[in-house]
Amino acid sequence: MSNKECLLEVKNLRVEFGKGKQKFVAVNDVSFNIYKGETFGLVGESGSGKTTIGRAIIRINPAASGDIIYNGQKISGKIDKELDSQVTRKIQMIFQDPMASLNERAKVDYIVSEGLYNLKNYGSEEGRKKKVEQALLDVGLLPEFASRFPHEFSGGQRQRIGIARVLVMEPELVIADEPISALDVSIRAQVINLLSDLQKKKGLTYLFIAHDLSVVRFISDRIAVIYKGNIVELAESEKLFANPLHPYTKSLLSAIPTPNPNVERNKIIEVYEPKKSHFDYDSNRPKWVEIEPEHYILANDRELEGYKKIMGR
Ligand SMILES: Nc1ncnc2c1ncn2[C@@H]1O[C@H](COP(=O)(O)OP(=O)(O)OP(=O)(O)O)[C@@H](O)[C@H]1O
Repeated sequence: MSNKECLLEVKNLRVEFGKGKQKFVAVNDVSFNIYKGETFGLVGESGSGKTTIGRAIIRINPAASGDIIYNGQKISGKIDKELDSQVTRKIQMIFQDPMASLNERAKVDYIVSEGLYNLKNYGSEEGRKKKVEQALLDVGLLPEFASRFPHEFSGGQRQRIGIARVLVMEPELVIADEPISALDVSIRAQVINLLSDLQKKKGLTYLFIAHDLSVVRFISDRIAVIYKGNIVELAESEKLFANPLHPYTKSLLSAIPTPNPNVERNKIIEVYEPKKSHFDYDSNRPKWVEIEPEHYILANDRELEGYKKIMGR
C-alpha cells in the first residue's frame, strides 16, 4: 500500500474470560495495525481467539490489558459518550451465520435500521427509509424487500441483509467474521465480490476473519496468523504465501487443498505441535519481532536466529 495511514492500532491486547483458577486467556499480547483502505486478514483455527479480537475492537469484550486505538484515539476502556457513539457507528461487524444473526420476527426494514434506532438521533423517518432503500440496493437487493421477513430469503440473500445493516451506518472499518463460512460454496464468491466492490465504492477498511487461508489470500493486503490467542506471524499476503516462516503458518498452508487429486493423495500435511514450553512464561519466551519490513514473527531468540538464517541474513 502506498498511502499508509493507520486506522486501527491494537497494542498488546489481552482478553481473559473467567476468574481465578477458571481464568482463561483467549487473546494474549496481540499487536497489529490496520491501514486505511486495506483488507487485513486474520486467520487461525476454531477457538484461536479471532472472534474475541473482533469483539474487543467493537468493545463487547473488555481488554484485560493493552490498548485499542482508532484514528489516533484510545477506544478501549472507559471513553466519553461522544467518542463512544462515533465509534459505535464507524466500526461495524458482519457475523458468520446469517441464519442465526437475523431476528426472525422482524421485517427487513427493522433489521437493517436497528443500528440507526440505537443511535437515537438518526434523523427523520423519511431519511431513515431512504437509507434502508439505498443499503438494500448497495447489496444487490430490491428496496421492496424491506417489508419482508428473513425466512423469505436464501442464505446468500440473508448475508446481503446482514451486510446492508452494516452499510446503513456508513462505517469506516468493517469486521467481517467468517462472512462466507456458513454459505453454500456456490454463492461464496458472489458475497466476496460484493464485499470487494463495496470496499472500492465506499472506501471501506476490512478486518476479514477466516479459519481458512485460501479464503483470505486473494482479498487481503496483509494477513495475520493466530494460534491459541497469539499472533504468530504477520506479513503481506503474497510474502506470507511465498515465504512462510512460522511452523504454524506452514502447517496452515500445507492444509490448503489443491485441485490436483494426485497431489492431494500424496500430500503430507504438516501438523504443528509446539513444544510445551513455547508459550509459557519462561526465560526464553517468544517476542513479537519485525524480522524484515512489514513481516512480523513471534519467536524466541534461538528461533529468531534460525529464521534469519533461512532468510539469508
Ligand atoms: N464469553 C466467553 N466466555 C468464556 N470463554 C469464551 C467466551 N468467548 C470465547 N471464549 C473462549 O475463547 C476462545 C477463543 O474463542 P473465539 O470465539 O475468539 O475463537 P475463534 O478463533 O473466533 O473461533 P471460531 O472460529 O470457532 O469462532 C475459545 O476457547 C472460546 O471457548
